[in-house]
Amino acid sequence: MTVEYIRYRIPGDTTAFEDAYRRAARFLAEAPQCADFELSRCTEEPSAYILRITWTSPEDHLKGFRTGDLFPGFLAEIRPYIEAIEEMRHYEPTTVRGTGRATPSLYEWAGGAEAFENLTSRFYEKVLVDDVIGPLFAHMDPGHPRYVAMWLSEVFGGPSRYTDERGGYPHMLGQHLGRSITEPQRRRWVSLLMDAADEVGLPDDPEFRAAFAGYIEWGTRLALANSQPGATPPHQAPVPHWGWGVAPPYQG
Ligand code: HEM
Repeated sequence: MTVEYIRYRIPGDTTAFEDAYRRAARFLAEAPQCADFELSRCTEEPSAYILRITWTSPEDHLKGFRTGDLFPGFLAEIRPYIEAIEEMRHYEPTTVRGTGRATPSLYEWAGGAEAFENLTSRFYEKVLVDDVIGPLFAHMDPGHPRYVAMWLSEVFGGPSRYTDERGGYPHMLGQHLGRSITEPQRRRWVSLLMDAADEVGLPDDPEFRAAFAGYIEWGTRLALANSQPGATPPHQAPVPHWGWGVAPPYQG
């Protein structure tokens, strides 16, 4: 990925400029070389604008988009503003990136460590007496519910306790390898976890539950795949971090 920044200075009325970019945006939106884009206006100096476009690579931008079918339409819209460009360059993203605390994590929204401990404690009570998956867990480590709570807390944005205290992803993976989990067992695992979530009062708003269920669906499918004979999953990886996805927390 490469990020192109185009800085404009538009003296006087900027309405026509923004309208032109509203029309030009459709050509960017259709470009397979374009990951995303955004036009921002300077708060302190309203004649200054920055257009940010993330391209799949500089070559894809310069050789793909610029020589492709979409470029003439795009250029026709923005041509009157070429003279107003003050900078137009590609930048390589560095590893310095992250998110702030403006949006609560799923971990915070759920109620923190205690909420996940209550969840897994109720879940494994149900698991142990279940006819489909009970036998798989008959000899489980007594700390298992707590360890899975630590894993889930870390995945959903809580402290990295599973990584720091329990061996992280490699340990969790090792616990599933060779277990030959079946689809009916996976389904029952999901179903009992969702029942436990209701019983312990995990937030039931659509946004939280959609994100929660999304991870559980993904995680159980990976656990099943990794548990099959001959599976060769990566042995080293970070604990995944799961966010809100397309539906942010409703705080209205
Ligand atoms: C999102 C899905 C899943 C998560 C997050 C998860 C999490 C974990 C974790 C963290 C451990 C290791 C605990 C430790 O540190 O000792 C573990 C072990 C285990 N998991 Fe999973 N798991 C998932 C899905 C499944 C499924 C679908 C099954 C089977 C139906 C399963 C069966 C087991 C078993 C049998 C163990 C070993 C328990 C023991 O004997 O101590 N897991 N799981």
